[in-house]
Amino acid sequence: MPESEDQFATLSYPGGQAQFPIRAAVDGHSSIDISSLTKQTGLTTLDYGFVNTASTASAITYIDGDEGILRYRGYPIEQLAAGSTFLEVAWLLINGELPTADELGDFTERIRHHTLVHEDLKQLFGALPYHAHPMSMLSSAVGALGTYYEADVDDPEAVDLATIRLLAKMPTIASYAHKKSLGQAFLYPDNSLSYVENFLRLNFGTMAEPYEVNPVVAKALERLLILHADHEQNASTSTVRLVGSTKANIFSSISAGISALYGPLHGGANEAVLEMLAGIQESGEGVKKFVERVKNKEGGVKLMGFGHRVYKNYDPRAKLVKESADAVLAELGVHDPLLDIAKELEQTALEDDYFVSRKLYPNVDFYTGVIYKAMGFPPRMFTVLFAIGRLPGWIAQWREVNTDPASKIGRPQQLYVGAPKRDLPAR
Ligand SMILES: CC(=O)SCCNC(=O)CCNC(=O)[C@H](O)C(C)(C)COP(=O)(O)OP(=O)(O)OC[C@H]1O[C@@H](n2cnc3c(N)ncnc32)[C@H](O)[C@@H]1OP(=O)(O)O
Ligand SMILES: O=C([O-])CC(=O)C(=O)O
Repeated sequence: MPESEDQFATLSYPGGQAQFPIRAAVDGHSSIDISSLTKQTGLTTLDYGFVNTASTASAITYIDGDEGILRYRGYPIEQLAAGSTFLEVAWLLINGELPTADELGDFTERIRHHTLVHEDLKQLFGALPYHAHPMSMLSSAVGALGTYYEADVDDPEAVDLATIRLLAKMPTIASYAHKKSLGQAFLYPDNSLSYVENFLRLNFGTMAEPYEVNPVVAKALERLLILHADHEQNASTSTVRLVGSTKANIFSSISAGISALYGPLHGGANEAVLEMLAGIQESGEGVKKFVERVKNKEGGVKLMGFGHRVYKNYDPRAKLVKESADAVLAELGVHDPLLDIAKELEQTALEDDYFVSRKLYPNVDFYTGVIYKAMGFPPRMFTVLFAIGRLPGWIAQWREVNTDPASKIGRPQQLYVGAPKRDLPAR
């Protein structure tokens, strides 16, 4: 990351003045490097939710939230979504460059070779209740992978093998979570199929009948996985990096990332959007009335799938997902009134000063649920699909934190506002 020699930010504080170097990022953004702040001034910064804090320098993903730009390793998301496969994008994120044909072939073969999950690990699902949320099942089982495989953080070969195992086994484990909640038997992977096709068969195939992959569904899912593959320092990725910074193994770190993704303010929003749309449909209250309730913050109700910490313009992925929603539902011959409600909600919000003044636009997950539903996934699987998509990003970011010489254990400061020192009463 280039550093401008002569640019400093000066801070005036009660004890005097202090200077901090400004570090310039590619494409013009910059950060004040405050790593010497406490040493120089005795002060710390306070920034709830890290709204103004860059926790790291990273070479993986670039976002310009005001312009609605997203690039993986420099490549625009629109180009990757149009012309790449998910595994190609995974390689790109993890290794920094597009794979050659040989590299991609070898990567794909290695992943195919590791899709099976240890029979004993399957027993874990027997101990979980049918009603368990698939995201809880996923984080438990991915964490449990670390009990089967050595993954020495400082051994590049072990990390490489763990990377392959995670990419190969996550779809199998995700399908077990789905099958468990349906009360159906787990299937073995079919390695004659592509990554996405195999995943679809694991979810929708049965022991009784052969499964035919619908190419429309496979293509749409591949595209959605690419759109979710990385998003710089979001909550789950920051979690993966923080856990990784302690030198915890990659399985535990990714399991923690899955847990962070689960929440409805983050990856869980895709499930919450569908619930919201279905709620509007069932109640018959109408979009306008619902939007009024959101604006009045009635019971903390939010327009799920709207708003974003970094995009203050239309999320470039949401544009692509919206196009996909129309195309995929048409190709599948599905008419879903929930898509009409979603479009009406978007239109109403985009014409309303409440949302315009706060720069609230649809995010990546406003339209995904309608597509996943048309594919046949139940809402509780939506965030699991997000996790499969985000996996290459988490892996790339975990590897970056563990190879960047500037990395340190993540350990924020706090501003203590509790009781001053007091003595226990004499007893
Ligand atoms: C894949 C992802 O993780 S993308 C995000 C997925 N999450 C969602 O879709 C959940 C809905 N959205 C949200 O909750 C938020 O927009 C977040 C969590 C994404 C971002 O939160 P923040 O950056 O902290 O924004 P913040 O909460 O400060 O919002 C700013 C203002 O917009 C309002 N606002 C933000 N999002 C929404 C929303 N979805 N609906 C209604 N109002 C909203 C806030 O109430 C606040 O208003 P105020 O100034 O009157 O208090
Ligand atoms: O970046 C964020 O805050 C949320 C996220 O993961 C995404 O939008 O994909």
